[in-house]
Amino acid sequence: MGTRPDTGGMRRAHTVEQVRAAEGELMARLPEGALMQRAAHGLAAAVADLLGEVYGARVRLLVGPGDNGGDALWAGALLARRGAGVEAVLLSEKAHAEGLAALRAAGGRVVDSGGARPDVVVDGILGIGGRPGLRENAVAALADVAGVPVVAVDVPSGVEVDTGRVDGPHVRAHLTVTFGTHKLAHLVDPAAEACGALHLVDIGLDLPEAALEALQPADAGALLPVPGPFDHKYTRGVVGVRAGSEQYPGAAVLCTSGAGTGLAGMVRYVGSAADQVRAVHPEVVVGAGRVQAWVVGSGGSEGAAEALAEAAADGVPLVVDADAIAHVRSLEPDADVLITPHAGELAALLDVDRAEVEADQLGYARRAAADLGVTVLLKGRHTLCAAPDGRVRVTTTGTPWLGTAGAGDVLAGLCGALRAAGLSSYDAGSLGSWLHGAAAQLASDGGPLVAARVADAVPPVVRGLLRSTLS
Ligand SMILES: NC(=O)C1=CN([C@@H]2O[C@H](COP(=O)(O)OP(=O)(O)OC[C@H]3O[C@@H](n4cnc5c(N)ncnc54)[C@H](OP(=O)(O)O)[C@@H]3O)[C@@H](O)[C@H]2O)[C@@H](O)CC1
Ligand SMILES: [K+]
Repeated sequence: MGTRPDTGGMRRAHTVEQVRAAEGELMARLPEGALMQRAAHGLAAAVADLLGEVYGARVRLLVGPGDNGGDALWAGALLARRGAGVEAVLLSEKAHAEGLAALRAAGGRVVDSGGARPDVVVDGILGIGGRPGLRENAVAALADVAGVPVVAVDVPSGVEVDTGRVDGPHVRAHLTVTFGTHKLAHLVDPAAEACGALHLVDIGLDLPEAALEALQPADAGALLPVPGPFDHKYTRGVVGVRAGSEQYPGAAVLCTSGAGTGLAGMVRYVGSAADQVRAVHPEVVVGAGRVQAWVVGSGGSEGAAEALAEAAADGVPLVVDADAIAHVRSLEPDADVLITPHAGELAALLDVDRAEVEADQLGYARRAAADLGVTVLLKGRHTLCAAPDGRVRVTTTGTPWLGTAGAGDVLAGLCGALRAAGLSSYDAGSLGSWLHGAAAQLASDGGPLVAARVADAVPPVVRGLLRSTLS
């Protein structure tokens, strides 16, 4: 019990319905109000950590009508007892009665919005019972404290909890303190970006299979393909790359860089950029031949359709990138396919606006995977990997510096190598994206980077994972 940091095992997110069911079961076995007390203690501890010094600190609670406001009020009472000056702004006609009484008994006050600038704001406006958007008085109360760090209770108020959509005004938090498990909005953009840092308070829920999961280092390490003593290049898997064009030979070089980070036994290249590829990667074998997976499309221009058809003729798993994505419907329905679109490419494939896909990343990734019968790696700040059977993983490694030309070519090659090494499309896409993000963080070290350096950083990331897995 108590709080625990967001490290260790797989990070899991559950739907509101799953959380409510688990909470209901647990509440039936506990004294009334016990779960809220657990939540409030975890919340107060996280606010205290953020403040550093609680005594004398000014805390502003923004309180909505439900139990989310109740958490804020009870945590406010705990902070007031430790000497903080706690003020509550009540934004609805009703507020959690016991929480309000506890705050008053601890010396906290109810105030109108405005007044002196607090040191921290606690957003207890809406939690998992909230509908998207905020009422005008909530927007005004937030405007009064613009620039003050906000700790969101459970979720930043106003976001859509089960989808990660933000369709109206919402809180932008410095820190979100959540209870029992993560909700989808904590991991799926654009809502995830509004959460700031995440802190999970364990309240003892017994939860079913997650609706969404995020690999952590131990999970990534466990998925890595590691050669055994009798493996050789063919048993480790050969990845074929059909990428690049007269116009974009560099994409072929970068895609083979991603494929050739050592996770598969051999890389084969077919295409117009063979000389450039060989010059940079002398170990790459040029020419058609047997492979365990093909990567097709990076920088492929108008030749991408033909390259896809040739690769598909081998009947091996395919990683379909960039210009080839538009032709994925031409493949046999039972083909084993991972597509790696960004929002614009997925929008074009589904004939919708890019902005629609960006607003509902989880919805479109899931729908595309189910409708097309392929695994979809929808690239973004938090890349999503959606399988046709409904499973979804989200990648939380990465850095904004990764938004650089050619990074997608490296990623496609990396996923292809993992696919050739025997991982499923779902594991190859989610692990490939995780490694790509972690490699970018290592290569960037807080500064700019180019795509080739991301590929260079994959082996040290893998080495680090293996060392920590073995130790
Ligand atoms: N369950 C548990 O065991 C535990 C739960 N915990 C905590 O409880 C939270 C969930 O509490 P909750 O269910 O009371 O819902 P919550 O989000 O506070 O508000 C719902 C109210 O808001 C209203 N409303 C909705 N949308 C609105 C809008 N846009 N603008 C304005 N109003 C709006 C809505 O009105 P109505 O739908 O009736 O019109 C209703 O009155 C959860 O997130 C966690 O913090 C923890 O203590 C751990 C144990
Ligand atoms: K909230």
